[in-house]
Amino acid sequence: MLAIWITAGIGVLIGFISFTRKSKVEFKNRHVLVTGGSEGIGLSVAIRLAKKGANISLLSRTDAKLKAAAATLRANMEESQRVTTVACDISASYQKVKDAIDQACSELGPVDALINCAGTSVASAFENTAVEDFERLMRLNYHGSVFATRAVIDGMKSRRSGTIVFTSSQAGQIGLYGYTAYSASKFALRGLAECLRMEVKPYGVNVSIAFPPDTDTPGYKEEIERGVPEETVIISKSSGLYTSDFVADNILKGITNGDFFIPVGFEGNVLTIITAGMAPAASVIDGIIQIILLPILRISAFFYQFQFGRIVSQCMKKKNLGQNKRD
Ligand SMILES: NC(=O)C1=CN([C@@H]2O[C@H](COP(=O)(O)OP(=O)(O)OC[C@H]3O[C@@H](n4cnc5c(N)ncnc54)[C@H](OP(=O)(O)O)[C@@H]3O)[C@@H](O)[C@H]2O)C=CC1
Ligand SMILES: CCCCCCCCCCCCCCCC(=O)[C@@H](N)CO
Repeated sequence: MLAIWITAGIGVLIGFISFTRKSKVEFKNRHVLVTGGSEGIGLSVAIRLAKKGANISLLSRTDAKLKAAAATLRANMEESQRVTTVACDISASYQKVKDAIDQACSELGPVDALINCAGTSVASAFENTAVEDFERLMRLNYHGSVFATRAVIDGMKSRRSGTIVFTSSQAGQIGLYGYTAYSASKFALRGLAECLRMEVKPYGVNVSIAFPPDTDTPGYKEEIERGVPEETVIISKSSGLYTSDFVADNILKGITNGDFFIPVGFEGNVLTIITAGMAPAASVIDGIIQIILLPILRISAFFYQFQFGRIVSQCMKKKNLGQNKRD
């Protein structure tokens, strides 16, 4: 008798889960436009989409990098698939971005999926960050994504299908030492993504936002070369360094499932639960996991906060000591 009840229970659960599961998004023969697709995370995502049969356009500033990336994509796709590149600074102006996207569309047709990946970072304490950098990062990381999205959204809504992906960061989920300018631009993307999702969901357009941890890319290497505060280095180590391939695998899985949040790695999943707010869960199971884990994770967050505070205090003491020696 018990066995029958258990089997029936499992049956109902599986039925419920498959009922609530969304259908997979297809990229075969679709036009996918990747901003910042010439290297790093953007290129890794583009390669995966090429392997899925998509036609791909890449938008970034440097022609030489675009040409090299296009050759890499061709090596990863069938003869019939197409690649095009348009050189454009996506932070320049809406009109310039729109013209560039229109050019890509004239070759590959309307954009079915837009991957907003172009972005940059600055890691330095607030008082050491040039005020111009606050504007520059907002202009590229936030407005750049607004411009590109604005250029494709009407078409997607009228066709009742499409995918828009924003690339935030774990530093767009929590604020950390050294990221006053960067985090603000990445938090802004989350606000944008949440609002846009609610607006376009009834039109069949999926919105996703990815939160990568430190990822080994040309951009990351440049950040390290420019110099990152010791506090930022130590705190960021808590979530590790990943490859752009790993990050891109997660992004591909997320957009194929039509998930809103795309976390990366263990800490990434934890951060996504703890910062879920009013955002939708990927599935019923996901929602249940969030409800159960939230209180426990909130407690561990206090420990992390305490630990991060200690790191900052210790670094301050070290700096003061150094200063006294020089005096
Ligand atoms: N790497 C990391 O640790 C993390 C990165 N991220 C985010 O992921 C995204 C990709 O990062 P990552 O792969 O490291 O970046 P990279 O610096 O390695 O690559 C950036 C890409 O964006 C393009 N790009 C830069 N500026 C512009 C611009 N003004 N207009 C158009 N294209 C531009 C670059 O080409 P070109 O220079 O020729 O224009 C390049 O194709 C960014 O938004 C970043 O903030 C998030 C979390 C962690
Ligand atoms: C219960 C709570 C668990 C908390 C775990 C905390 C982990 C915090 C680490 C955050 C690392 C941020 C990396 C940003 C990378 C980035 O965007 C730049 N590299 C861009 O260049």
